[in-house]
Amino acid sequence: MDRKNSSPPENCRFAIPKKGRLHDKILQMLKGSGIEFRREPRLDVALCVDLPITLVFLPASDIAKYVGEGNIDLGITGLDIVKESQVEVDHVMDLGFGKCKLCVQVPSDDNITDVSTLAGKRIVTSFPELTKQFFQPFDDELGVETKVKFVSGSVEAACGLGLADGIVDLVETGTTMRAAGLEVVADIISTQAMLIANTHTKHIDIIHLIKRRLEGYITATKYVMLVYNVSNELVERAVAITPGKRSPTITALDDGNSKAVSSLVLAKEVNQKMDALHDIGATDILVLDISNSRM
Ligand SMILES: Nc1ncnc2c1ncn2[C@@H]1O[C@H](COP(=O)(O)OP(=O)(O)OP(=O)(O)O)[C@@H](O)[C@H]1O
Ligand SMILES: O=P(O)(O)OC[C@H]1O[C@H](OP(=O)(O)OP(=O)(O)O)[C@H](O)[C@@H]1O
Repeated sequence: MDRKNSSPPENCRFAIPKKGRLHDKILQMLKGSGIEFRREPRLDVALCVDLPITLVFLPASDIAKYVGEGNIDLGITGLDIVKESQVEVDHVMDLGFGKCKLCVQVPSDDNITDVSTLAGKRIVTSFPELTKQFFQPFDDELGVETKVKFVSGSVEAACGLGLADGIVDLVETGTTMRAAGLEVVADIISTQAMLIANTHTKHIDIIHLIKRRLEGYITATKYVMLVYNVSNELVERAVAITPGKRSPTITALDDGNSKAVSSLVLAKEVNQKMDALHDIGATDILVLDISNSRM
């Protein structure tokens, strides 16, 4: 019988959040990095095309544990989950998205400014380990025991429902927190999505290949190529505006009086760079998107 979700045993197993905040961004990143796969409807295992990788779609909160215990070689999840899972994994690379903070939050009406006043009280969270670790020093000092209760979602509702005196939850824009009438009284950790690997994996080569591909994609999305012409006497000033990642490429034009310059520029700075080049007299300024890279 053809088992559609069977994975060749020699494949590197790579876990991806099956839904939630990180899911779409990761799929976009895999596509941009040329890590293509075929996923049958409703199956959580997919084989990659042209690469010995089996993708496994799992809840984000389970991925660090699977990677730490070696059932999975490689995974993408948040640093918050890695810390909460209390497993040892290799931090292969930060991915630059999924950025937020894990914070202690209290009802704004309670006017609490000192987080130690919550020690011994009731805290509801999806991060019980990190919460206990945070309150332990206060508990030890004050001789109390903070009562930490786990819920898997809708943490922000706990205070309003009378179940908690405070919560520990993620905050990015603060919209969820403010809508629930809460405010931050202390930060616990800053987090972002990261690529993690099992410390004893035998798939080091494929992990390095995935890392290079993701780095290439991330760089490509951060930078654009700025191309322009400038007269010989202005080249030095122009290059000071666009020094490039390493250095710009400068080619002589046939007219003998000017140069063509190509330089990598951070996408978020490109308009300011174009204005500055225009102001010194550069012409034919073009911005080219980069779809992928190896640096
Ligand atoms: N508002 C946010 N901004 C940025 N990153 C976030 C945000 N919320 C969560 N994350 C990151 O995404 C990870 C998964 O959170 P998410 O809320 O998507 O979990 P989930 O419970 O698996 O999904 P769902 O909420 O759909 O059930 C978090 O551990 C964190 O690293
Ligand atoms: O500060 P904000 O920008 O409002 O983001 C914070 C919210 O985002 C996450 O939940 P998510 O919306 O992913 O849903 P969940 O509560 O079901 O996990 C997190 O648990 C917070 O509730």
